[in-house]
Amino acid sequence: MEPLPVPASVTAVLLDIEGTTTPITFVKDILFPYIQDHVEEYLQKHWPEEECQEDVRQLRLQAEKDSGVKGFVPVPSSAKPPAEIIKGAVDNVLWQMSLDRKTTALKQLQGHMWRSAYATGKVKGEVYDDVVPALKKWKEANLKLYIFSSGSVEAQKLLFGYSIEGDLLELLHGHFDTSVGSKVESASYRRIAEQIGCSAENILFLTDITDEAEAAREAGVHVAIAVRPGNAALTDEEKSKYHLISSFHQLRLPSTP
Ligand SMILES: CSCCC(=O)C(=O)COP(=O)(O)O
Ligand SMILES: [Mg+2]
Repeated sequence: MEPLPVPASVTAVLLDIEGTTTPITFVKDILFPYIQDHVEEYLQKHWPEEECQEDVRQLRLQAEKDSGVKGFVPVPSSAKPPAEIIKGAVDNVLWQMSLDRKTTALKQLQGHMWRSAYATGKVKGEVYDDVVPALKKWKEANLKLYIFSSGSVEAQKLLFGYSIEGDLLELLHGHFDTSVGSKVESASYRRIAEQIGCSAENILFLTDITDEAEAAREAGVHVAIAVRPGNAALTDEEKSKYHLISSFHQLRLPSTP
């Protein structure tokens, strides 16, 4: 693929994770099965803790909003015995994950669960080979680097803090998750620009998902689509509509020869 000039107005790069910095297989084959295999044990072990209670409260609130969704699984009321609530919460998590839902409630719980997987070295965050050299180069060129993922901010920090390339958090200026809004709504990108303290046109967003790119573009953000092995195929129309990159090395900073 061709080199892609970064517009001179860009001062911040906003990065998606799954399919952009990180193989989809890492999320689907390592992170998600960890949740499916451990969620029941986790809820039983952490049940008395306030954080766990809050996670279950949020799952229950989300389940109430989902009551019209086909196949939805309720989370029993807090008046029910813990074993019954835990069973409902586990079933709800597995149901949401079967649909790859990106609800804040699910993502918060997942982030809390991955803590021990990363801290004990069972899991290390994967990043593509080109990611770290490119982030270092962009940072040296005074670009500010941010993450915007459906994964919770805590999950993002774990992935980059315990990565196969070591602790990468120093390269990043900040993190955004769905508490700023959905990745497919343009208002989220306007809020991000506001929180960074810049205009939308100062941001370049890299993602593998065209609906996310479209939302960002509508907000006035520059976008490019990451084409990585295993990502969903793009239609011919999408290929012609967006800038495509298969490696971060293709991005050319204004002063780079
Ligand atoms: C950041 S941790 C795991 C990723 C995750 O849970 C997820 O849903 C990925 O979403 P993304 O928005 O980064 O594609
Ligand atoms: Mg993605």
